[in-house]
Amino acid sequence: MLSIFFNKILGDLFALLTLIIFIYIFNFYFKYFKRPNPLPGPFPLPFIGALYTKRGHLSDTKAWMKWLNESYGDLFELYIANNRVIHICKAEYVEKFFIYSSKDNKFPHRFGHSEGLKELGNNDIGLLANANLEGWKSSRLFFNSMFLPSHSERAYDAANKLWKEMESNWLSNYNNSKNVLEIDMSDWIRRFGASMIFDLNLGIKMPLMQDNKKLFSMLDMFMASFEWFIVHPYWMRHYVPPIRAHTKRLLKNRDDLFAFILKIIRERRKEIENSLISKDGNAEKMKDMLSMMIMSNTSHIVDNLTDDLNPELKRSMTEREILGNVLDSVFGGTATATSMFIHIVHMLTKNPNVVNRFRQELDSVFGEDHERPITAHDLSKLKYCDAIINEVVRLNHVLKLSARVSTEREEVAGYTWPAGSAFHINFERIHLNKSHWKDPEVFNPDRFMNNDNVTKNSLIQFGGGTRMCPGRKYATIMLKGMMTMLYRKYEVELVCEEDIVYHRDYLFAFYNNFITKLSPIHKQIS
Ligand code: HEM
Repeated sequence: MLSIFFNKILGDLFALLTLIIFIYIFNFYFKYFKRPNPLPGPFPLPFIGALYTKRGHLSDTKAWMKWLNESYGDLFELYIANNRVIHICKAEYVEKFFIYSSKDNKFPHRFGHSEGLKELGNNDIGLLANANLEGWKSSRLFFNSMFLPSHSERAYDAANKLWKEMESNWLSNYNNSKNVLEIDMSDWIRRFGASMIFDLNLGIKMPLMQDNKKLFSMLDMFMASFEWFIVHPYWMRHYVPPIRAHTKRLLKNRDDLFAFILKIIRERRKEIENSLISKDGNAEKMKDMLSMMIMSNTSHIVDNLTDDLNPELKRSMTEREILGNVLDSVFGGTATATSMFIHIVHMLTKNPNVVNRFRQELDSVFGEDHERPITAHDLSKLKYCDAIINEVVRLNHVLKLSARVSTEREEVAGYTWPAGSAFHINFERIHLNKSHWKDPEVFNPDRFMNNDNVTKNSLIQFGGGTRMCPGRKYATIMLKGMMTMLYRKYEVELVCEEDIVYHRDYLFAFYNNFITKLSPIHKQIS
């Protein structure tokens, strides 16, 4: 009797589940066949979209993108799980996304309101994923005012000091008899980048020897969380067993990372308040972004202390807003610049002629002096260095694309798109597009020595429009500074190409275990 009852319940549940799946699939294809502006692109399946086409290119997202671009053209649609995105692979189609006035730009969102990012906790704070446009705007003004060229002096100073500190750490392992230093460049440069951003943005001197593995792993995991929370719908994240377990791990990591940042914010707030009570004048000296944000939150001191601040920013920022901005400056600032640098070193190890020419340029600026601190004036003379960076960005940008979502009807690439349409500006495919570049696969920095031939928006290093990278000035100082300080003094060789670990996902590419051999060019190091 009982078993008949259970069988009936099971049967009913099965029927209900089948009905739900049927409705889901029907709804999916109903929307698919009614979508505006059908474009070429792989036919999507419910739940996974067109991700099945990655099958043949599982570990090679670059090859997958190439295949999609060659099969479906410079404007194609791709379903990532159930979400339709339009891939833009041609410079001429980019214009509308890169409008700099907030009033005229109809693509102010990067991901828009996303249930997944809301759960991840960064859909309404900071810059990167903030869909609250009012909040984003005031955070953005803050970033812009802190990254003005007038703040660059501090960046040069930090870069020079940190490089010296890093070198002296290297030298403690220097093998004088062999005249060679062997280091994991990916690890050191990441420490260097993180220390620089912590110093400039948070006013924290982070010793290079400090073990930051936990912090780096939290940041890497948080980055991976973006894709996870956007791609997997709520029910999948929380009810499908192996997916649920990973979601839990990512949420725990988010909590740990947020707690780490909140501790920094609260300690600084205490420091500022104590300094104001004791009137020791230390608060006046705190010009880093974190202190400025906290001071903006402490309204009675704003007027006295924050001369550098745009008057529009003199309003209280909540602790969550500060958390979002700290997160994005650390997150946006460390992995990008340091990974980009390793991409550059990698390319240069394969192109000794380019290195020789770069060295001639360095000699023309620094002569015999391979130690003196770098200045803005020095770096402004390094045109070939700029050309190398551009060419590496073109062939191997650390960020593969940038997302945009529209808020109004707008025309793009000859089609009118309704509000809420999602686009991915595919940097990688634009950078390799034959209609913009002669021999696009060939590494040739010379193509940038005469910029007249470069099609507008065919090289996108820092994005564009209202969402353009606010840290580009710091990034350029970091990249050119690190290149100069390394190559004016050392020969750089790879120890073993096969040992390098290259990670590449839909959005981002970086290296680990990038072991290099450095030997001084001019004389033995003492
Ligand atoms: C070589 C180094 C860097 C590269 C290649 C890079 C590249 C980019 C790109 C392509 C974007 C997207 C722009 C768009 O969608 O139009 C972006 C956004 C952003 N970057 Fe950078 N970046 C670098 C360094 C930095 C640094 C040093 C910081 C901060 C200190 C930073 C903070 C950010 C933030 C917060 C955003 C989001 C802006 C928004 O949505 O309003 N980046 N970056």
